[in-house]
Order: sequence, then structure tokens, then C-alpha cells
Amino acid sequence: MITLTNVSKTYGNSNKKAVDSQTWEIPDGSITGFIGPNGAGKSTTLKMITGIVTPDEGSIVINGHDIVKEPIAAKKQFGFVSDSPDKFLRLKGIEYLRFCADVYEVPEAQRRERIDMFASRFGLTDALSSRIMSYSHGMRQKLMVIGALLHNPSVWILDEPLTGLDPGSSFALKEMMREHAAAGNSVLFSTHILEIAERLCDYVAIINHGRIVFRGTLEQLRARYSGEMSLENIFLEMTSHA
Ligand SMILES: Nc1ncnc2c1ncn2[C@@H]1O[C@H](COP(=O)(O)OP(=O)(O)OP(=O)(O)O)[C@@H](O)[C@H]1O
Repeated sequence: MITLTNVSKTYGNSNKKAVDSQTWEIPDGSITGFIGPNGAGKSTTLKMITGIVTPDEGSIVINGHDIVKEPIAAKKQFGFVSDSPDKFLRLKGIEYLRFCADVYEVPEAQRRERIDMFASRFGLTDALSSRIMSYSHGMRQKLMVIGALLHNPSVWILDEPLTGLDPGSSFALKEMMREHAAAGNSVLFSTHILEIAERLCDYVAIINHGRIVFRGTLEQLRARYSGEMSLENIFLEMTSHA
């Protein structure tokens, strides 16, 4: 469970808040989709939740641990996949995964079992002995997902995780997200693809100009609008106003 209370962030000398007084939560046992226009503040919010960027105001608590006051305890709670998978390019895939397992102190037997399971589900087993620089974007993305989930964190935080994945891998990751939430854990992911949010999420949070303009179920969202409006039209309506 993640709880944000009155969280704000302004970058440098900007006179505009990138994130503005956000108070909302990501509950256990569910998938929350985070959607909003370009520059709305999604990545900044995710970077604050994961301790990469420090909020100017407010607090973020992950499974009872404040990310600013107890960063190590809070960081042990989650796995984070950033929107850029182009990292550690000189390492072989298996070396990167062993590095992640070492950082998170995953015991030898468990790391082997999890690497084998994830690599098999993503069709990445044969590529693990090659250098990451030889991987396609989608292969790098899948490797980053495996590295983030190796320590079996209860909270998954994924910044546009499905971008660049082929249909089989996209299906596998969505299935894993559903399984993880069904086991009582929380999954938060950002996406620009409304159909994915519509099919996959228990809750959606819509952000515009740094503020959460809606957070609830799709049924609650639709109930606000009359007729048979598509999620796309609702989204456009909600984010076309400042
Ligand atoms: N490092 C930074 N320095 C200064 N301004 C930044 C920085 N990162 C983001 N911003 C600004 O903060 C605002 C929110 O950006 P952010 O990247 O959080 O949006 P986003 O919703 O993730 O966008 P996108 O959908 O395009 O990825 C934008 O106005 C952006 O220009």
C-alpha cells in the first residue's frame, strides 16, 4: 500500500508545480493505472514515490515506511521499472540480474528459480548470456522488469512498462500484474494507452497539471458522465481544462 499526503514538487526556478498537493493511495490487492497527458507529472510522482526525487512538501508512505525518513526500509518494499531501459549495456543479461539479486540479497536458490521462471515467461532465456547492448528495446525492457521483481517485492511500480513489448510479452506482463494483485499486493503503473488501463486496472488515477483530477474505479469514473462516453472521451474532457 502506498499513501501520498499533500505531496508537491517544483523543479529549479520554475514558477509551476510539476506535482501539486497530491493526496491519494494505491491499495493492496489491486492494480492502479496512472494516466495523464504529456508533462502532467506522472514520472515526477513515480520518482518521488521511489525516492529518486525528494518532495518539497508532503509525505509518501510505502507499507508503513516513509520514503524520506526511512529510505532503505521503504525501498525494500517495492520493485521499480523506469521508463528508460538503456542501462548497464556492457553487462550480459545474466550479470545484470545477478547484480540486482546481490543488491537485494536474494538467496542463491531463490534467484535461480525466479530468473528461470521470469526469463521463461518472457522468452528471454537464450538472450541472458548476451550483452545488453545487443538487445532490442523490448528485450531490455523485459530484463529491467525481471531485475526489479527478483526480490519479490510486494509493491510493483512500473513507468510505462508495456512500451515496446511484443504481444506475447505484453500478455505475460499483464498476467503477472494480475496474479500479483490477486495475491494481495499492489501494482501501480503509468500508461498512455487507455485501452490497457480500461482492461487491466481496478483503479485509475488521472493527473493533469500536477493535480489528481480523478481517482477511483472505472465505474465511478463513468458514473460522473452521462451516456456511453468512451474512456478516451472522458479523459479528453477531464484533461482539456486547466
Ligand atoms: N528534471 C527536470 N527539471 C525540470 N523540469 C522537469 C524535470 N522533469 C520534469 N520536469 C517538468 O515537470 C513537469 C512534469 O513532467 P513529468 O516528466 O513528470 O511528466 P509526465 O506526465 O511523466 O510526462 P510524459 O507523459 O511526457 O512522460 C513538466 O512540465 C516537465 O517539463
